[in-house]
Amino acid sequence: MPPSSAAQANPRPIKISCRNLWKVYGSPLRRVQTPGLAKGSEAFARQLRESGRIPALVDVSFEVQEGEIFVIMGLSGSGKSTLIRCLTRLIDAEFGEVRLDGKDLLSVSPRELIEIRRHKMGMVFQNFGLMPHLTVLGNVAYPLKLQGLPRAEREARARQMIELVSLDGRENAFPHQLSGGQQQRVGIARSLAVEPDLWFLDEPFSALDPMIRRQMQDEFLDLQQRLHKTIVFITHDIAEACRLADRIAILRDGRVVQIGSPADLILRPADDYVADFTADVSPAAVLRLGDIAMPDDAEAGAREVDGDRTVESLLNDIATGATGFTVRPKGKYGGGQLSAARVLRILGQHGRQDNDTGR
Ligand SMILES: Nc1ncnc2c1ncn2[C@@H]1O[C@H](COP(=O)(O)OP(=O)(O)OP(=O)(O)O)[C@@H](O)[C@H]1O
Repeated sequence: MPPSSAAQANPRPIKISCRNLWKVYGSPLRRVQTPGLAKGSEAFARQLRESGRIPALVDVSFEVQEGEIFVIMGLSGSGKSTLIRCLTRLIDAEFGEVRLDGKDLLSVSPRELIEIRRHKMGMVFQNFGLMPHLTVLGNVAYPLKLQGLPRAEREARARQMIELVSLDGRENAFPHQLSGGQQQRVGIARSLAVEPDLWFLDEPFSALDPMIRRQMQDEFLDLQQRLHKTIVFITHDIAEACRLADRIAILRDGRVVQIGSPADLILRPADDYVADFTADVSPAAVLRLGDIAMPDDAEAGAREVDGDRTVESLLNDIATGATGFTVRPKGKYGGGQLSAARVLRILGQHGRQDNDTGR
């Protein structure tokens, strides 16, 4: 029996969802109610391509729970940006539905939509999108100005956000005086200033060099521990996806190939395409003990370890003779028993040939 996580056992309320979403570029299609579309989706996508159109999203459905980090992962051209634009209604899908807190987002008025974007959604982009003529303080306070907050109030809130991303002392700097990582921290502070329920991040760390990128990922996880936002995070980097995600949706040619936790993708890939992706990550660094503990494992030992620890963190103990562990549930990770033999078997099945740590 596969181990199950506590997150699956106790689903939280759905913050945002989409169902049977299609976005088609090219000559316009009439938006119609097509209940049968999903069933014939492959044939319909082919028809669209043959008519010279680009089906950028093909029958996409998923739900994001409150407080979850939901990562959308795919190669260039797979439809990630199109999807985030449809979820925020920057563009409109031809078919399907998007619901925010249960409300049909495709039926709200333009005015209501602006209010939702200003008050409920935060967005961070790869290119930072800062205003060069405004200081750090001015940039972070800007969305609050759009909300109509008085100056003293918006500056006070902006200062709090600047402190949250550890940029206090740089309030009066202009974007060009900051490093890439610092500029992205300003972008993050600005998007958080409106205290969004739903936080969209579109490849936020892709422009940063690998060391800074990893540091920003750590800071992002640290922020999320404190803020508990609902997050839709886009990346083309599977290692980043596995580090950050509660669940990952893998997109290929506009279609969702698999949705699952990093462990699901590594241990139970839906097809060779997903398996090829996850071959690029180190299972020891991604898998947690709760992901692979079993209800019963005869060889497991009495030593207690927490379910949220990485498999990597046990390797020393195994190398020095530990034969097994009792795994305690921790956070969203379940507990159980885990033998050293099982750990080594799983790493043997899913390990890579090279020395890359996959982080
Ligand atoms: N405005 C547009 N008009 C026509 N085709 C488009 C448009 N925008 C995107 N596409 C096409 O839709 C498909 C999905 O593009 P999208 O930008 O969503 O992919 P992506 O996964 O975000 O790629 P990247 O990682 O390179 O940003 C691609 O085939 C792209 O060429």
